[in-house]
Amino acid sequence: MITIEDHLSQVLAGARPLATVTLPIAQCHGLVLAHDCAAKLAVPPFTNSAMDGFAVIAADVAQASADQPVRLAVTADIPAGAAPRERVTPGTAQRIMTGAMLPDGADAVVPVELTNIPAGPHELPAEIEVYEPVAARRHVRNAGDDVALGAQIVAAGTKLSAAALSSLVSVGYGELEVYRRPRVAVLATGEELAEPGEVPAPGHIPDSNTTLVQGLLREADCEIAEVARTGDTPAELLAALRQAAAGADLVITTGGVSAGAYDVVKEATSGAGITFSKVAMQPGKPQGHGLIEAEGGRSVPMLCLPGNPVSVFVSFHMFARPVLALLAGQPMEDAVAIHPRRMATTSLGWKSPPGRRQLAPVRLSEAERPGDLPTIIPTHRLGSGSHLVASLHKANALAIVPEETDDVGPWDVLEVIEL
Ligand SMILES: Nc1nc2c(c(=O)[nH]1)N[C@H]1C(S)=C(S)[C@@H](COP(=O)(O)OP(=O)(O)OC[C@H]3O[C@@H](n4cnc5c(N)ncnc54)[C@H](O)[C@@H]3O)O[C@H]1N2
Ligand code: MOO
Repeated sequence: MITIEDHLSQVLAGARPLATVTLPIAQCHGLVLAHDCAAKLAVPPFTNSAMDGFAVIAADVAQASADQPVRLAVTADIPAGAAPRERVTPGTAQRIMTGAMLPDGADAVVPVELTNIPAGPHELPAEIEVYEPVAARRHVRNAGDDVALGAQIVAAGTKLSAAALSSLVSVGYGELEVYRRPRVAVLATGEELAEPGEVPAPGHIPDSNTTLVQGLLREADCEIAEVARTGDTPAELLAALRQAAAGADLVITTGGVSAGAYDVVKEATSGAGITFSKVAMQPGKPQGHGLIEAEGGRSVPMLCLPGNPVSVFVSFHMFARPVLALLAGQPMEDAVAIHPRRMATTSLGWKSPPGRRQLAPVRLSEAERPGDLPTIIPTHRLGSGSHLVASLHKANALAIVPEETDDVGPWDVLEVIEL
């Protein structure tokens, strides 16, 4: 048996970032930025008001009170989007809306609520009464407060979140060079597989793996190139794999990789570029990986995951996610640490197979007392059994039980991988 780390490094050795493309920024969510982005605009781009009210000279209203309001003549109106045309001079104010450019001469904004003018739509008043002083720069948002022109905003290799994209729009970007979204083909093998919703014939079970893998791929911001179920002969399966690979950047198979008399994936691909190993993990022991020759001659990375659904889930997170991150343009150090890890305390005990590192699907619940570790609750009383698919949806983490531990006790402290 080989370690999880050895298998992962072999799997990653065959993966290269995909080509880059330039896309409108609205299409870049979940993609990885190909170049550093510096601010082409400052944020805010100009000094503006943080409140609906009146742009004033703070010194003019320093003595203002409800009993002795300060009267100012209103000389202009500045809605958002307008450029002010005149200066604010002593004894005057200009009506200003939130986000509108502060006129020269003004150094503060009096919110409308601190004047005799009711809030809401009104004719421009000729004069206002101000009831409270405002300090200089109060309710003023200065140009460049957030970032200055030329500041580095988002680094190459960053996976673009909604917030990262909005930051980039705010500093002047309308399109970005990003790595192409990985396209993945999914093939499930097994004569026993029934379509979702179909009443299974005796000995058949619903094919939950293709739905699982498609969903996990979507969660990883990938495109689904093709999904197929096949219970064919090795020759037919190999042809189907080569065809699927032609439209994909990665092929993922489930099932048919173990020691059975009908383990068709192993049989079909062992001599066709795919290596099969026993990895010292549970679930997910039998694994295959390599480059498959697609129709047309291209070599396409392939991962052959075991058929048991919990093994698929765990193997996807441990191996497919890092490969997809690399294909999608993320740096190696981010790809191998794609899921955050932390320590947590078990709430009850369970068994683990000796000699294999167990990755048990668990639910983490946050500690009630600040500073305490979160609590680990197994998603099923049978622990990490690789067939326990119906309780898999409760898992938000994988608890790591070391190879040398065969008995996890209550109150043990384990490292967990957050999903
Ligand atoms: N003699 C041995 N037998 C097994 C070994 C071994 O070392 N020696 N390893 C076991 C381990 S560990 C695993 S994991 C499985 C892996 O088996 P395969 O990858 O060959 O998968 P299958 O035999 O095709 O299926 C296993 C299991 O999963 C169910 N399955 C398959 N596909 C789907 C699907 N699309 N949706 C839902 N469920 C699926 C299938 O019905 C089987 O129950 O091998 C052990 N055996
Ligand atoms: O390793 Mo298998 O995945 O235990 O079920």
